[in-house]
Amino acid sequence: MAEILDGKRIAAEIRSEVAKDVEKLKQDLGRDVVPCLAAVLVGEDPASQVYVRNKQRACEKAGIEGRTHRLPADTSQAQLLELVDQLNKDDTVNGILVQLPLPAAGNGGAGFDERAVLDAVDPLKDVDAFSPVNVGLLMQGRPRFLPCTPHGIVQLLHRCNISVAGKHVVVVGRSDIVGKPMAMMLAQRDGSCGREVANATVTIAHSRTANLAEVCQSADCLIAAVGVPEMIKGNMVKPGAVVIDVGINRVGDKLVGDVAFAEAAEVASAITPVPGGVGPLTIAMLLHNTVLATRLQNT
Ligand SMILES: NC(=O)C1=CN([C@@H]2O[C@H](COP(=O)(O)OP(=O)(O)OC[C@H]3O[C@@H](n4cnc5c(N)ncnc54)[C@H](OP(=O)(O)O)[C@@H]3O)[C@@H](O)[C@H]2O)C=CC1
Ligand SMILES: Nc1nc(=O)c2c([nH]1)NC[C@@H]1CN(c3ccc(C(=O)N[C@@H](CCC(=O)O)C(=O)O)cc3)C=[N+]21
Repeated sequence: MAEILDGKRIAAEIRSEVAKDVEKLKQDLGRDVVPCLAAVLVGEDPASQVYVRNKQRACEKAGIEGRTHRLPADTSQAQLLELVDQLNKDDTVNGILVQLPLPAAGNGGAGFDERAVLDAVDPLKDVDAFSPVNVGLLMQGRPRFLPCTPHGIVQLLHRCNISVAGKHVVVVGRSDIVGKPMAMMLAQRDGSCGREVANATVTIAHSRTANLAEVCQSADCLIAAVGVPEMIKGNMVKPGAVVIDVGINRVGDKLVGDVAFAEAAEVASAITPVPGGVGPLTIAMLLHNTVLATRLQNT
């Protein structure tokens, strides 16, 4: 039976470090700054709603002001860009996060040009690390902000003493938010993308990968960021592998991951649960980035 990697506990540890960072920032600046994070939620994506709710609570506990701008699904591209512009100009806002996915066309709205919205966010307030300059800096191994979910996973591996150096990591999923940056970060030469977690041999798998099961079976560390409930079965996991489940899927009134947990836990050496795994770490790293952004904007 696999060790359950307790993301919730590690996230609490990081959040208390972030709360101390806020105090340190106040001392360094010699005034009473309160870092402020503005989240923009358009429509009603279920994973985003979970995120917004938990994020708000975590902000309060860490001494960060959390604001949420909720817009209806039929908001126009121009209205959304106008709000982003307003937040860019607002000196009291340090971090901006536009929740993805934006609603698709058809739900009463005309759909969005997601890239254009993300490009509009001031790179110094881009706590998701989605803007081209932040993605570029990450690619070059000199990151400004690290993307929250992959950074959370790096912290989890580090704090659980799991090394991926020289190991085969398979990342299933190639999104800009999780899969792509995750793969890059673990393949780095040194620990520039967060602690000593680096030097992995990385494979990126996706919906066009032939023999997905076989590819997964070759992974010493399998990271699933797919968005399909429980699609990674026990027989796709190599005995003794470390399994990281990023998926947040609402099935009925339950949250389930992308990994069939019970089956996978039979074969893996360690596995993250859903809930209580990667999700809480994403939030902890978001708070970390918000404090970092506040520091960057004030020095
Ligand atoms: N825990 C957390 O903090 C976070 C959780 N999430 C969750 O993680 C999941 C993934 O999110 P995100 O990366 O944004 O998702 P996307 O939908 O942007 O990307 C999904 C990826 O999975 C691939 N994929 C889809 N179906 C299959 C399949 N049957 N076999 C192999 N690959 C497949 C897609 O391939 P292709 O490119 O070919 O289409 C794509 O690359 C979601 O459940 C989301 O809610 C997301 C962010 C943070
Ligand atoms: N721009 C952007 N950045 C994101 O990082 C982003 C996003 N958009 N859109 C949605 C996804 C999803 N996501 C989650 C983060 C934490 C939990 C989380 O707190 N999960 C708890 C849930 C506990 C519960 O409430 O039951 C857990 O897994 O234990 C969930 C989902 C971030 N995302």
